[in-house]
Amino acid sequence: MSSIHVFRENAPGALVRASQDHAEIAAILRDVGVRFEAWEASFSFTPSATAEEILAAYREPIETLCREGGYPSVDVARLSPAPNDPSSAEKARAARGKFLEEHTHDEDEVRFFVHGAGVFYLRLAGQVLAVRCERGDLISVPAGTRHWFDMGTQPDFCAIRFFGTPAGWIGNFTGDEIARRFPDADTLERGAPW
Ligand SMILES: CSCCC(=O)/C(O)=C/O
Ligand SMILES: [Fe+2]
Ligand code: NI
Repeated sequence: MSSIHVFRENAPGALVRASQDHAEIAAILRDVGVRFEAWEASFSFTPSATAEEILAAYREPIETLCREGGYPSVDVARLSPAPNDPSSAEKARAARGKFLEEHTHDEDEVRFFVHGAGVFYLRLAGQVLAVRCERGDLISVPAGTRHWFDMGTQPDFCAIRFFGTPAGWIGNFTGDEIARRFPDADTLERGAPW
């Protein structure tokens, strides 16, 4: 289930507000300039589906959003359990570690979750807003927003990413270790107290 947990930036243990109500989450995020919408994710995702198949399944909404937002490129970011791949745990750890580092982008971060879930932590207006995005969620975070992303210790998600340049994903890492101070995705899932 999609959710939001709001913390004060300088008080990681103290929860200011939390919700699992999609409209309420969207309203909280709208107040800080973040777009959050429920889109239809009808494609029956399987780990063997190729990126081309996933992009083809969502061709219409992708084209509409690319036209509206002027995005020249999209890609598919994904990770799912791979029991037959002995290196999958190490790959998951490395992928998780990269996105757990606080960073910004020079463009809006626009992501449409078509499978699974992951948590964006947005550092905005003196707060950290932890937004759990689930299948069907579209999120658009303004350019320059400090943030990190936690796919959890058992990553299982697939998101279509929209980019403002053909170069694709470019992150500017801040070097701030703030993510270490906040409850991670697994901890949020287990629920308070943390
Ligand atoms: C959920 S898409 C993969 C993560 C990503 O692209 C990003 O920039 C996280 O902050
Ligand atoms: Fe990012
Ligand atoms: Ni899955």
